[in-house]
Amino acid sequence: MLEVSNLACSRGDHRLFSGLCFALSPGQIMQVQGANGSGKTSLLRTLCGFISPDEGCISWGGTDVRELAEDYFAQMMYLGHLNAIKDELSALENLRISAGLSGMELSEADAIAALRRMGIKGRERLPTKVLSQGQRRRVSLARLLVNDARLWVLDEPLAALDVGAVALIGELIREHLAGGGMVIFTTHQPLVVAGMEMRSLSLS
Ligand SMILES: Nc1ncnc2c1ncn2[C@@H]1O[C@H](COP(=O)(O)OP(=O)(O)OP(=O)(O)O)[C@@H](O)[C@H]1O
Repeated sequence: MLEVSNLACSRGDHRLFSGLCFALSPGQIMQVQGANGSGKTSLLRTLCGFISPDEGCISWGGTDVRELAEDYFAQMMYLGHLNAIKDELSALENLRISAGLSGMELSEADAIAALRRMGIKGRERLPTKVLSQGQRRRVSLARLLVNDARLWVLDEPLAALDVGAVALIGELIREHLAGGGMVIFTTHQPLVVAGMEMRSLSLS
C-alpha cells in the first residue's frame, strides 16, 4: 500500500500543496485533478522521489520510501508527459533498453509482441524520430506491458493518443488493477476504466 501523510511541496518560492494525505491499496486507481500549474506533475514526481517534499512522509508497505530507496523504485513505474525515448533508436531498441535500465531482460520477441499490442506493427525497427507523435507515445506506453511494477505513476498518459489507443490504455489499466496493481495518474482527457471505482484528488 502507498500512504502519503501531511505532504507539502514548493516550487521556487511558491507553495503548491500542503497537508496532503491519502492512501492507495492494491486494485485502486486515483486521478490527480487540477488546473494547469496546480502541481499535479510536481506531486507525481514527489511520489517517485524526484522531488524532495518540504514536509510529510511517503510510505510503501508501511516503510518510508527514503529507507526503501531502490526496493521502492523497483516496484514503481513512472511515465512522464515527455516520452523519454531516444529519437535515433528504433521502437524495439528503446523498449529493450528501457527494460534493461529497470533491471529486466526483454527478449526481442516479447518486445515486438508488446509493440504490436500497442499498434506499432511494421514500424518496430524504424528510428522513432520518423514516427508520429501518437506512435511515439504508444512506444513509450509499451513499457507498461513489459514490467512488473505494482505502482504505475502516469503523467498525462493519454496525450496525443487517438480514441483506440485511449481505450487500450483503459484496458491495460483495468488488467493491472485486477492483478492487484495500483495507479495514480493525471489527465486532461476522460479516461474510462471499466468496472473500477475512480478515486480523485484535487489540487487547487
Ligand atoms: N523547477 C521548477 N522551478 C520553479 N517552478 C517550477 C519548477 N517546476 C515546476 N514549477 C512550477 O510549479 C507549478 C506547478 O507545476 P506542475 O508542472 O506541477 O503543474 P501541473 O498541475 O502538472 O500543470 P499542467 O496541468 O499544466 O501540466 C507551476 O507554476 C510551475 O511553473
